[in-house]
Amino acid sequence: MLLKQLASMLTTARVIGEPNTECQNLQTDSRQVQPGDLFICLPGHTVDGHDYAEKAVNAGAVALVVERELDVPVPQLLVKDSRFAMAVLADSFFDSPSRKMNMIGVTGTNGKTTTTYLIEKIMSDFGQKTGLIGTIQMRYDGRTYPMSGTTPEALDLQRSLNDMVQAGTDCCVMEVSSHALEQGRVKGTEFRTAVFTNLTQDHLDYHHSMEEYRGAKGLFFARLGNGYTTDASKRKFAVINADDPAAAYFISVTAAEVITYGMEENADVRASQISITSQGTSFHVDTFRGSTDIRLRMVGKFNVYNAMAAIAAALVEDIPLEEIKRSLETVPGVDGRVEAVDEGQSFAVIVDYAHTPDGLENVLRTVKEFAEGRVICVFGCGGDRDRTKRPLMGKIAAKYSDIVFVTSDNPRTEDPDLILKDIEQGLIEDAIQPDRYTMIVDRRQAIYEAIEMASPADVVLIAGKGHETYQIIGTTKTDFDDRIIAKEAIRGKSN
Ligand SMILES: CC(=O)N[C@H]1[C@@H](OP(=O)(O)OP(=O)(O)OC[C@H]2O[C@@H](n3ccc(=O)[nH]c3=O)[C@H](O)[C@@H]2O)O[C@H](CO)[C@@H](O)[C@@H]1O[C@H](C)C(=O)N[C@@H](C)C(=O)N[C@H](CCC(=O)O)C(=O)O
Ligand SMILES: Nc1ncnc2c1ncn2[C@@H]1O[C@H](COP(=O)(O)OP(=O)(O)OP(=O)(O)O)[C@@H](O)[C@H]1O
Ligand SMILES: N[C@H](CCC[C@H](N)C(=O)O)C(=O)O
Ligand SMILES: [Mg+2]
Repeated sequence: MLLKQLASMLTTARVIGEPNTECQNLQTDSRQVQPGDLFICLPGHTVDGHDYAEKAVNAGAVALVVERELDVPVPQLLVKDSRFAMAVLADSFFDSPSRKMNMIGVTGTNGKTTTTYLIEKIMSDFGQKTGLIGTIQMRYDGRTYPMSGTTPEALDLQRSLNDMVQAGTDCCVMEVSSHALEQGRVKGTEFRTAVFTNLTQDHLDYHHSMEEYRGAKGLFFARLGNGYTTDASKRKFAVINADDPAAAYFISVTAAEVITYGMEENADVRASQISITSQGTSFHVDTFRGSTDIRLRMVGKFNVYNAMAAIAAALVEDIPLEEIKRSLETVPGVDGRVEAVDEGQSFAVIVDYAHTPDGLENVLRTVKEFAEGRVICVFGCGGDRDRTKRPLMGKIAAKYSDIVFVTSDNPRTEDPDLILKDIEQGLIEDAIQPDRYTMIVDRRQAIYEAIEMASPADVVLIAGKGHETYQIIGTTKTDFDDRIIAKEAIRGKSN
């Protein structure tokens, strides 16, 4: 594409140099630049992409997108906001791929990955070629790709959406994080349905206050657009958890048709008669398209919420409720979410991804419902992330567990001992007896000790890292999988 064609997408942008420069690809990372690329200089949180312009040019970049004119020997497109420009140019360069698929996005503090998996299953069982983007992976057309975060940067996202379109994908279900909304990573992505799971505390390091955090998520619903159409395939839907206190806010900011789900309110999709065992969860559901009973193979009341969100998102696609039921009942579970580790031992070991106060509380309450013996909880909190959630998670662990092992999650560049101490504040505030908790920085050792002390009928819950197959200490990422370590510990157990 010619630089001038890209420039024409931005009314106030100015080309400095040759407008007929052919740009073969777009790139935001100097380390990835190939000859012929247009390099977009992004002012980041840690470094400024403008400082890498020279490197990009040396690597073969033929033009730059900049917020200030640079002294480089290639044409520049001067813009006011290069993040915004990136979203516009990426959408244009890849010919608006999101408009060629049915886009379903899921936002919320917890349950995004789970809900996207459920929607993906229903849509593909219904015969739609469905793609998925989120924390665990991206997958479409029978292939899977690793992810480094939850929601890709605008340029990577548009490139991936275009690849999905080329592979004949009809529908894309993706997680939309609050970071992504705040940074404009999904600007230009045209969603048909936006799903809200819940809003509880997390990421206050980044969003500073719950209002700001809620505001970031609200952008998703506000950006669904402001128009209505007689073409049913182009209608927009906001699927909202009516039991969450933030529901009214999200409903107030969207112009889309609202579909509510919940247990307590008079919702469009309403679950009742919930029954939870260690094997699964069953419930009755009344919807605007009939009623049925559903037996999930996944454990936990929170999964009834995730299932209701998926039911609502599928019903607006005119998928019959009985087909939705059939799909949901065959989902075995999601990687690292309440995943049982079974080596034939006499006690239960569960690996879960709960890494927020609400997530931990939900999973511990669930475990308590079916635990016949003690609940032994192993968990930690990530470094370089929200510090204020640490004591809250400590309090919750103490409240719902008999024994707590406080350990490292991904300490990143923080001192692991200090992270454990932040968590301990919450434990000691409620005067927990000292023999009910142990602090062990080494996560492997903590898992081994928890499993070593387990008696028949106890439940060992290992929370926080779920599907992760690594641990980040400092800036080094090493292999680490709670499920593998738990298995080794069970096999090595002395009694
Ligand atoms: C705070 C945050 O979101 N940061 C993201 C952001 O980083 P940044 O703006 O600081 O970028 P930077 O590293 O300063 O670099 C600025 C620019 O210089 C470029 N650069 C940099 C170095 C170089 O040698 N050459 C070069 O060109 C970079 O490519 C970039 O374009 O842009 C980077 C590139 O896209 C992301 O990798 C990075 O995610 C960091 C690693 C991160 O940890 N993000 C987390 C907090 C996050 O976004 N999480 C959410 C999930 C949350 C949830 O599940 O609820 C997610 O959606 O993943
Ligand atoms: N609807 C829910 N409400 C509260 N907690 C939930 C819900 N669904 C799942 N959880 C808990 O949160 C953990 C993470 O779930 P999931 O991975 O689906 O959430 P997520 O929103 O994708 O997380 P992330 O922000 O890391 O992408 C689960 O392991 C479970 O303990
Ligand atoms: N998406 C979440 C994942 C947290 C997972 C936990 N294991 C950690 O590393 O803190 C985040 O970026 O905050
Ligand atoms: Mg996720």
